[in-house]
Amino acid sequence: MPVLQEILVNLKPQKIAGNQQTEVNSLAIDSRKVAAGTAFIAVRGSVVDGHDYIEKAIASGASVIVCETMPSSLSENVAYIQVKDSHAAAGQIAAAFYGFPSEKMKVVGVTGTNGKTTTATLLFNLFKALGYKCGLISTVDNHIDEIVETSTHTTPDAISVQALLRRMYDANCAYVFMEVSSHAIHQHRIEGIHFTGAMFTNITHDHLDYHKTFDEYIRVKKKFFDDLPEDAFALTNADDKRGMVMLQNTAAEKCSYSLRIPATYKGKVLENNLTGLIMNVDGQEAHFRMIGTFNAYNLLAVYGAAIQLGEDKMEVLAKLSNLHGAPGRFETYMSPVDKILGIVDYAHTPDALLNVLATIKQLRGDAQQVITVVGCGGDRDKTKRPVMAEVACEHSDRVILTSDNPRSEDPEVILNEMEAGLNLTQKRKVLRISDRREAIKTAVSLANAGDIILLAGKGHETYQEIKGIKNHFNDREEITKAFELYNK
Ligand SMILES: CC(=O)N[C@H]1[C@@H](OP(=O)(O)OP(=O)(O)OC[C@H]2O[C@@H](n3ccc(=O)[nH]c3=O)[C@H](O)[C@@H]2O)O[C@H](CO)[C@@H](O)[C@@H]1O[C@H](C)C(=O)N[C@@H](C)C(=O)N[C@H](CCC(=O)O)C(=O)O
Ligand SMILES: Nc1ncnc2c1ncn2[C@@H]1O[C@H](COP(=O)(O)OP(=O)(O)OP(=O)(O)O)[C@@H](O)[C@H]1O
Repeated sequence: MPVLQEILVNLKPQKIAGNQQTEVNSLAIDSRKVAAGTAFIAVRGSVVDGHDYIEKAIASGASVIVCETMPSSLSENVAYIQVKDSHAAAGQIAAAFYGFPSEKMKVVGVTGTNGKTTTATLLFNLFKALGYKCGLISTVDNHIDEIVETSTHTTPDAISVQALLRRMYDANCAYVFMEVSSHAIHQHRIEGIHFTGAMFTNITHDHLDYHKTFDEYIRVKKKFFDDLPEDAFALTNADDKRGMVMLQNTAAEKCSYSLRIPATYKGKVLENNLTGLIMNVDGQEAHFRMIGTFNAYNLLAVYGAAIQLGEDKMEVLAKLSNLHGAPGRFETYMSPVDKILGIVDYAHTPDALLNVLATIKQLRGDAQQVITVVGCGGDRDKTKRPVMAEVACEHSDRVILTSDNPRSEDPEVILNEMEAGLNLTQKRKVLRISDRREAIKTAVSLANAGDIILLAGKGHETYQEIKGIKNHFNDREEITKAFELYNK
């Protein structure tokens, strides 16, 4: 176990009190996770102030306290480190405690409002297909080579992320692909990570509940690029209005991708339909299984990053052509007999639902009707309920309103609130079936050959939470079973 002095190497503390040779057994930013020999880092949060839990941490055995304000009385046998910003200190201390794992692998971070999970997952699957051991840190799950663990955050806190990186290094991973959320940049969760590459997908109005203004949201995203080292690459989407802004102050190698204007990595969509994409990538025609213009961007971003990382162009395109996106993101299932296309997508906000339905609209034939099965989560933002129903009705031929995760709420009350957003014409398109399994079966029974069924909201999830109880449920399994049941 390291001693305190060793984990302070990259830190400039304002004050140190106590023995710097104190052994540190573990790190915690949560007093409830403190055990004997833990260094407790007190951070000021959005709800409470970690400084108020210093005494509790000491009572649980903390031997080191890292804080922004020294307590008025200091305990014997405890070392105190005063820092300017304990969020940032957490990253630096954790990096040192875990032996600077990011410096021993190539870590690529992906930020942007949309496409982070898809891009990071595609990179992970591509590099695995190219023969490397890899790690993935994403909203859906974290992969430590072959070990898969469910995620709690898009980007975990500074201590958890360094612990994960260390496990990836111990598992001999050469590459780590990770999502970098704006919350993580703002809260310094990525402090202490040495990035080999940073990617920007796009930015639209989102997360303003947290960042307050769009300008602040942009500023936070840009900080990720501003802080990159010279030996990294910064790859941006040149077609996004803010794409080039991200590169303005970076010391890293600047590169870009575009489907429209000159860029380091240039793509052109030649064909885009419900069976896949054909693109010209850097002068080479390539076929992909993934669907939709947004995936053309994701594929091009991944291609660019792979070339920056020194991979061979033809090999990258060959491997990419066979890959699917991230679990539950525009996942397609074709019925064997009637060729009904089932699409499972995680879209659980009005914006995301609109995105998916707009893509379907762009790619569908005139004769194909679109049936959307959608619900809204309980115990969460109620204002989106009527809007989700309205978006579904405006862009589908039939809509089945059903349950998502009602959690502690009455499913019928949620459906009432969704339906309240609809006018009479829209209501004529709608069926209400709160049992999601029945709703999916009904959608399949109503579909004619060649139609499209969108199952929105749950994506990769494998459970449904009703009245506080989580039962196994998976849209992907349900659509497949329903196709079989009706022999479609
Ligand atoms: C709004 C937000 O981001 N909150 C994050 C923040 O919590 P917080 O500031 O509210 O913490 P707090 O409850 O005030 O507590 C302050 C400190 O006191 C400590 N404490 C608290 C109680 C106690 O008894 N003892 C104790 O030591 C806490 O551990 C914490 O260190 O710091 C926590 C520790 O890192 C995070 O777990 C927590 O994420 C919450 C759960 C969350 O839901 N975050 C979401 C919004 C988020 O981060 N999302 C992004 C993705 C966004 C997207 O793209 O969709 C993500 O990266 O996951
Ligand atoms: N490059 C893109 N541009 C715009 N929309 C996209 C892009 N990639 C994916 N999408 C849409 O956004 C949805 C979410 O994609 P993805 O999960 O990859 O994004 P994300 O940034 O990780 O978001 P989240 O953290 O909410 O999962 C997809 O199902 C798709 O509808």
